[in-house]
Amino acid sequence: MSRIRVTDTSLRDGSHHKRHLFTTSDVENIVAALDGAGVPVIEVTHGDGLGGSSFNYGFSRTPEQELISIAAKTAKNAKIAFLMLPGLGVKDDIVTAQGNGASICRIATHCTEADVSVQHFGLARERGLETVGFLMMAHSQPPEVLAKQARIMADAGCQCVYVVDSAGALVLEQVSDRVSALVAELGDDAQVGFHGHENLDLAVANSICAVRAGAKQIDGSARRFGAGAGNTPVEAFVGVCDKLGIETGIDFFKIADAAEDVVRPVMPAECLLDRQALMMGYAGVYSSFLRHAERQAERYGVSSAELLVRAGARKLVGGQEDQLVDIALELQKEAAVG
Ligand SMILES: CC[C@H](O)CC(=O)C(=O)O
Ligand SMILES: [Mn+2]
Repeated sequence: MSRIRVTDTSLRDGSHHKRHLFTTSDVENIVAALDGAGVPVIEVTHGDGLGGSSFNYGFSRTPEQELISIAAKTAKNAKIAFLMLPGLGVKDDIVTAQGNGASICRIATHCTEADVSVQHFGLARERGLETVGFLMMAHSQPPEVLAKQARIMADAGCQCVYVVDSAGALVLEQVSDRVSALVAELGDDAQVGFHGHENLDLAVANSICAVRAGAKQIDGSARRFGAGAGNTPVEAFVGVCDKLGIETGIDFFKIADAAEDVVRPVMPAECLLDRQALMMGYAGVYSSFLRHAERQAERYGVSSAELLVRAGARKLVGGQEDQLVDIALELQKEAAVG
């Protein structure tokens, strides 16, 4: 089996858990440690991607372009990636991120909306950036639908399309089936990747299923530092890959030290598989809704677990965080009626 490439997303997906409060020294320390362990790609952006810093999603403590610039200056070998959701960020943001030293452009769309990424992939390739596409909330669509959406991204210039388990809702074969469908559709036109969340405690196992189904790129976060119950823990994933003879190029002992000694102190708390996170995996809710749901539950005096289950029933997609207020009001009204 050829080497797979791991992208660490602590400094992007972890931004949700940290409520977008990264400082320049957090980024400097984490990038140096991950780079030293041999992590080949490090993603740095506001949790919701370029342009995400806002009233709706939460303001960044430090402008993300400044964080990208620090990351690029710190990394000796790792490439720096950024994420963008079309509509939140705009094409100029891509150009600025490249100017600040990022070399991989990752464009994320809901998994039925790949067509909104076409112009961004075009621009990124024109400018010599490497490209990655994110089909988010991939549990919500069957393999054949995802494969067609992946084709749209690949035709637009995307070099690796990810099955993104935003809700941590996919279970083993459901990952293999989706990855296999994309591999069959894309052939040599583009690679396939997998981005997991821990909400059903399956992110490492799911990532191995993805590799066995032909995925060449895998996302994770040291110490699970990500939204919901967190992402695939890179250190555990690397250890499992070592045991299975899957080459990652990452030093297991160095990444274990980086996760414990450098990443953990930056985290506000461990990413927990508590009742709320579990509800997200079970009900299929976007992991980054967790902190928003907690805030609205507290504000309106309702149960955040119940709020999340209803968000799943409504099939909310990324960007619809404001509907959590609507659901909280609905729960409050029901409680008042008795
Ligand atoms: C808001 C973007 C989102 O956090 C991307 C991602 O990591 C996912 O969908 O899991
Ligand atoms: Mn994620």
